[in-house]
Amino acid sequence: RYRVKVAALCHRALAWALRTLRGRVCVRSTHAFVFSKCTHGKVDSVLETFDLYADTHPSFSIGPQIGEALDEVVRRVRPSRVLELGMHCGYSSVRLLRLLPPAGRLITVELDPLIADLGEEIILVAGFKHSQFQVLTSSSAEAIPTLRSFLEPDRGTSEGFNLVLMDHDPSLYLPDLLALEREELLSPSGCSVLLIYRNQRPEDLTEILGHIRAKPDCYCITSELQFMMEIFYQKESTRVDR
Ligand SMILES: C[S@@+](CC[C@H](N)C(=O)[O-])C[C@H]1O[C@@H](n2cnc3c(N)ncnc32)[C@H](O)[C@@H]1O
Repeated sequence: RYRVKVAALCHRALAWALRTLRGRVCVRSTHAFVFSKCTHGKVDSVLETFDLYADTHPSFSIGPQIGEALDEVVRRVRPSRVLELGMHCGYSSVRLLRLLPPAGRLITVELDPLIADLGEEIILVAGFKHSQFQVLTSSSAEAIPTLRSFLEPDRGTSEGFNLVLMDHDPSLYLPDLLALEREELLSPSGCSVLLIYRNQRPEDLTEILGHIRAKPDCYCITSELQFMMEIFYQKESTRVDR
């Protein structure tokens, strides 16, 4: 057992040294690795290949630890309309899509056009179809006012999103939440909003927490983990005690 522990420690130290030496996140390298090494059409293989890459290279993907916490929320909320802000190379998008019901849809927003193209290709490689997701290449601030028109195709519901994942820029979490409220894009019958922070909780979250606490009639904090906060939005008129 001692040898196994030492070997695991050495592996972690080597992985850390490689990640540090390799320096900055490179989206082309992430994409090329996942594209060439995963089994196309197999979601689990795509996610495992991302994790393998992140073992020895710097990566922006949420990774398996945050990923499992995200899975737990998706399984509990069972959302049919999901918004992701900050797609990057598609890891969290693939993770979300694989747990959506057959009629579920993901809209994912990515600022950088090259990253958006590479991320979209990975989602397709994982086996998802354009009827299940849409990539919007723009800033969150520009995308949010246009989102209603992307939801309208599921006619019959004027409901907004039931799950929003923010993993783009923590300084924009509050302005984007306010914009989503203003545009009535959060489902009045309930929407979980997930805020990702990888290291320490950023200062920027103090403001969003102030906003949430100032509106106890429609917001509550469902869970607060080391790297992710879940807040729940519900319009008072549709509120049922949970
Ligand atoms: C941390 S990465 C997202 C990682 C991704 N969720 C995953 O797990 O694979 C953040 C991404 O957000 C994008 N981004 C930054 N600011 C943005 C904005 N205002 N609107 C849309 N995307 C943004 C960046 O280009 C980057 O690709």
